[in-house]
Amino acid sequence: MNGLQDIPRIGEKMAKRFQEHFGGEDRAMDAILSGDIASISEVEGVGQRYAISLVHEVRAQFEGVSMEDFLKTKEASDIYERLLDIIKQFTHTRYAKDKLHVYIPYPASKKALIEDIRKDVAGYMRTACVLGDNEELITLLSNVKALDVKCNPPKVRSRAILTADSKQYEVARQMFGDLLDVQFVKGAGEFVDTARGYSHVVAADDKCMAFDLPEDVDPEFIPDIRKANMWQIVPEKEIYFFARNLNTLECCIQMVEILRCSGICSLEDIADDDIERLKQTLSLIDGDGDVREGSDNRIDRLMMISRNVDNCVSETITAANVTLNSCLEESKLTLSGQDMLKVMNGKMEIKDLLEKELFHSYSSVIKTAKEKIVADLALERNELLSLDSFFSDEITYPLEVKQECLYSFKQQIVNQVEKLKVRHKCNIARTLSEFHDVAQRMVHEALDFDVGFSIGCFAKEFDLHLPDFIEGTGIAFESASNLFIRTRHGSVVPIDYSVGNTSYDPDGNGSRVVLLSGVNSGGKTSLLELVAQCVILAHMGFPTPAVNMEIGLAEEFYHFGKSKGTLDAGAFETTLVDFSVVANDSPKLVLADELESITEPGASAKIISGILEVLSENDNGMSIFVSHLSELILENTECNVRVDGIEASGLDKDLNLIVERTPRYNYVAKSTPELIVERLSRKSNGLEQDFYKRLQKKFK
Ligand SMILES: Nc1ncnc2c1ncn2[C@@H]1O[C@H](COP(=O)(O)OP(=O)(O)OP(=O)(O)O)[C@@H](O)[C@H]1O
Repeated sequence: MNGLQDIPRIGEKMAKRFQEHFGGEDRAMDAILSGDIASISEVEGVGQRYAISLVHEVRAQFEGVSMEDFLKTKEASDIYERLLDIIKQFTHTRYAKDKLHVYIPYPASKKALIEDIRKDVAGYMRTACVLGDNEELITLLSNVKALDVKCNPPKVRSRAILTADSKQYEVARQMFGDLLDVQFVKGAGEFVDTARGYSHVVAADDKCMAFDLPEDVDPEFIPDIRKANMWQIVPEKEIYFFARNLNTLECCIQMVEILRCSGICSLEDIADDDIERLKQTLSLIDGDGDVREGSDNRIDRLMMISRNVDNCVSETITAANVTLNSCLEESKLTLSGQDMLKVMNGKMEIKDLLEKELFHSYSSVIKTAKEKIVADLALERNELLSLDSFFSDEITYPLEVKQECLYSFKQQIVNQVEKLKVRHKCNIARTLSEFHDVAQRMVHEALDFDVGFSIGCFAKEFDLHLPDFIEGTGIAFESASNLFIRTRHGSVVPIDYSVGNTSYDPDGNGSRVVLLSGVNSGGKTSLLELVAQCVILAHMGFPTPAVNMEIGLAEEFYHFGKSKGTLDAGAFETTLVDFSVVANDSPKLVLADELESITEPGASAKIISGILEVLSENDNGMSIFVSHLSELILENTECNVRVDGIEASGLDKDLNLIVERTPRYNYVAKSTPELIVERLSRKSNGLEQDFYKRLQKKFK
C-alpha cells in the first residue's frame, strides 16, 4: 500500500479530503495504519463507523485475517462490542476510546499475533498495578488531546521585512510573505518612512546597511534572507504549534516524569535534560504563542506601563488639578509700588508678575505629579525625559497632559516591548525547533499509553488474568465472573466450569459436546455469556474474568442467542440455515441458547440432537447448548453428549431463588418452573394470587 488510493473505498475525492485534513498523504497514511480512528473520524464526510471499518479493512489486508473470520454470528459480535464498551470506560482520551477498536479476536491460526498482543497486555497490566490509582497521572492523561498539527499563525502585522534588493524581495515574499509584510524600498528615505510604520523591521540586504538611519529607526540586519531560518524571522510560526498544543505538551512532559520515576520506559532515547529543557522553554510561552508573563522582567515592566499609563496619568492629573485649585484659591497678589511703576512704564508684564507668584506652586504640583507617575509606573531613568515632555512649562489651568507626547511615549514602549519580545521569541523558537519531533512523539506515546493503560486498568478493576493456552479442544475456568452482570449489579457469584479436554475435566471423558439444563433464571444464559466473554477476550490476547483459565484456541466462534420464540416457518428455516454453517471440520466453538423455541418441543429435540451429532463428529469442535429439553434430546441421539445442570433448591426469605450457579456435571437439572410460580404467588395477593395458586396446584 503506497498511497491513499490503494486503500479500498478511498477514491480520488476522499483521498483529497484525507490529505487536506492531515496535512499530507504520508500523515494520512500514518493515521490509518496506526489505527488513529479518532482523527480519521474527523475527516469531512467520514464518521466513526466508517473510520472503524476502514481501519479494520486495512489491517485485515496486512494481517491476512478479519474479525469476521473468527466472530461468526451477530450475537458473537455483539458480545465483543459490549466488552469493548466496558473497556472504553477506562479510557481517558477520545483517541484511546476509538483506538480500542483495533483490538479484535483472532482465530487459532493467528496464534502468533495473539501471543504478541498478550505480551503487550501483560505489560499494560503491570503498569496499571503500579499506576492505576495515580490520580495525578489520570488527571494529566485526561487533559491530553490529539495534536493540532495544521495550525498556521495569524499574519504578524507589527513587523515587516524591508529590502532594497529585488531578488531578496522575491525570496522573502515567497518564504515569509504569508506570515509577515515584505516591502520593497527604493532608498533610505523610503526605508525610514516605511520602517516607522512598524514596531520592528528586518532589513534584508547589505544595501540597507549602508543607509544613514535616524536614532528611532533601529532595524535588525540580515544580509542574505535566503540563509535565514524561520525561527529567526517569524519565530511565531515555530512557537504557534507548541502554543496551540501547550496544555497537552505540558501534561505529556509531566506524564513522562511520572512514568520515569515509576520505572516505566517512556521516550527512552530522549534524555531527562532534554525533557527539562523543553519544559523550561514551554514555560516561557502562553497559549497564544506570546511571551508568558513572568518570564522576562523587562517585558513585564514595559507591559505594565503600557496597560496602566493612561489611567495613571489621568488619575494623577485629576489629583494635581485639585491641589492646583486649592493653591489658586489661597493665592493673592499684593503689588509693591515699584512693581506698579514697572508695569505702567511697560518694563514689566503683569503676566510675568502673576507667573512669578504662581510658579512655585505650579512647579511643585508638576513635580509631585511626575514623581507619582514615576513611582506608579516604575519608570526608569531613560524614560524620564519623555515624562518631562508630558506637561507644558507654561502655567495652564486646568492642568492637561500633552496628548501627542503621551501617545509617542506609549508607542515607544510598544516598540520596545516588540523588540524585546522578538528577541525572546527567537530564542524560544530556536530551542523549540529542535523539539518538533519529540513533541509529536511525546503526544503519540501519551495517547497510546492511554490505550494500553485502559486495558491494564480494566484488568485491574475486574481482577482479570491471562488464560493458559492448551493444545486440543476445550475451555475451563475457576472462579469466573460474568462481566456484564458485574458491571450491572456490582457483584456476581463466581463459577467453575470445564468443557472438553482440560485439566479440570470432571470425568476424564473430555466431553466436547455439552447440554446445559436447569432451573429457570438459574443463570444458564449468563454462563453461556460468560463462556463467550472468556473465549473472545482470550482470542484477543486479553486477560479473562477468571482466576484460572485454560483454553484451546479455535478457528471460529459461533454464538446463537435465545430465539425470540416466533414459531413461524420463516424463523425456523432461517435458524436451520444459520446452523448449517457449523457443519465443517474446522476447530470451532459453538454456543447456543434454548434453540428449542424455534419449533414445537418434539421436533426441536430431534433437530438439536441432529446438530449435536454433526458437531460431535468434529474432533476439533466444542459446543455448549442450553436447553430445557435435555432428556428428550438424549432420547433422540446416540452420540456422546454430556448433560450438566444448574439447580435451585428453593426460595430464600426474600423470595429469591436459592441457586447453585456452578453447574453439576453429568446431571439433568429440572427446570423447576414451580419455584417461579411459587415466588409470584407469595409476592402477590387477591385475584392475582388466586391465579398463581391455581398454577401451583398443577405441579402437585
Ligand atoms: N453467577 C451469577 N451471579 C449472580 N447473578 C447471576 C449469575 N448468573 C445469573 N445471574 C442472574 O440470574 C438471573 C437469571 O439469569 P439467566 O437469564 O442467565 O438465567 P437462565 O437460566 O438463562 O434463565 P431462563 O431459563 O429463564 O432463560 C439474571 O438476572 C442474572 O443476572
